[in-house]
Amino acid sequence: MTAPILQASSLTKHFGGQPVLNALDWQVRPGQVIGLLGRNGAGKSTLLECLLGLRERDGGTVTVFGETVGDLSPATRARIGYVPQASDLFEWMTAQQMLAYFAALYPRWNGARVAQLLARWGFDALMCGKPISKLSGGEKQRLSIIRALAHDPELLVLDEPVSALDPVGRREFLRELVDDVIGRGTTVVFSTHILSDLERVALDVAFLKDGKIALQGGLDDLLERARRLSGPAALLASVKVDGELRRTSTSDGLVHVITGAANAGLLALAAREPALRLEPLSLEDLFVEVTQ
Ligand SMILES: Nc1ncnc2c1ncn2[C@@H]1O[C@H](COP(=O)(O)OP(=O)(O)OP(=O)(O)O)[C@@H](O)[C@H]1O
Repeated sequence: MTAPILQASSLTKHFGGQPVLNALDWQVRPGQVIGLLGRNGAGKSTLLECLLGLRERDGGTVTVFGETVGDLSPATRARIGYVPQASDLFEWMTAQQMLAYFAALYPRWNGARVAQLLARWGFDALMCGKPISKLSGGEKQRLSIIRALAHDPELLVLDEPVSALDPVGRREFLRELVDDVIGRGTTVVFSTHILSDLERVALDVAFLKDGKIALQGGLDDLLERARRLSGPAALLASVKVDGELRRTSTSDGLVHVITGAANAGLLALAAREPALRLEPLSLEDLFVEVTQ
């Protein structure tokens, strides 16, 4: 198996007394396209920042392209593209000046690609000549994405990259991501709350919950195997369900079991017992069930 591009072992982060990442283990392999999901405040931004060495961790190890994060060589840094959740653009510069500044820093800066993206995303001469502070939130987000794609990164980390974009902008960005970035074999990790976007782009999904990756897998595979099993408590109390993620009881005497790994045995049980109901889950259902 190929070596992971990103590897976190026992990654721990607290803010004050509040644990956010709790001995988290995670690996991202070359070519994976992973959507990172979690409730507000689950720690997605913190995780992405710790993985890139942008935030100090309290414990554990992180390696990127085999190097310890925090001590990355310039050559390894040049292989990474990052779009943060909050704009970190040089607001006092114009778009043109900022892109020229970064072009000088990256040996693999792809000027033709930048010109193409600027044109496609509505950055005409007037807009390129405006101070970035005068751009709208969505325009800044587009510029941030262009900057992250400009040096043809091998690893692209995106923290809610489309949150400020209108539906047209989102669609264009996703097309760029699918056709070009992913098509070239780039490894992509992106957090999002827009599940429909994730379904269009991601091949894998990872759910962050209680400071750990609670569930990860191929999107199609997870949806194929995720089920809600419901039935009378008397029947389900003693049933052990493989891949059980959550079990709840309701006041009307029913038990609901969520599994991420429904197998032939479970399907046979549900077929045998008329009192049991086995339902597939949408990605939204799975999100709610896993992250509650
Ligand atoms: N600099 C900080 N100081 C103190 N607490 C922080 C800091 N940054 C984040 N936190 C806290 O850490 C937790 C995780 O925050 P984080 O931004 O990583 O979550 P998130 O999953 O990205 O959330 P969202 O989906 O809302 O963007 C939150 O409870 C947040 O309040």
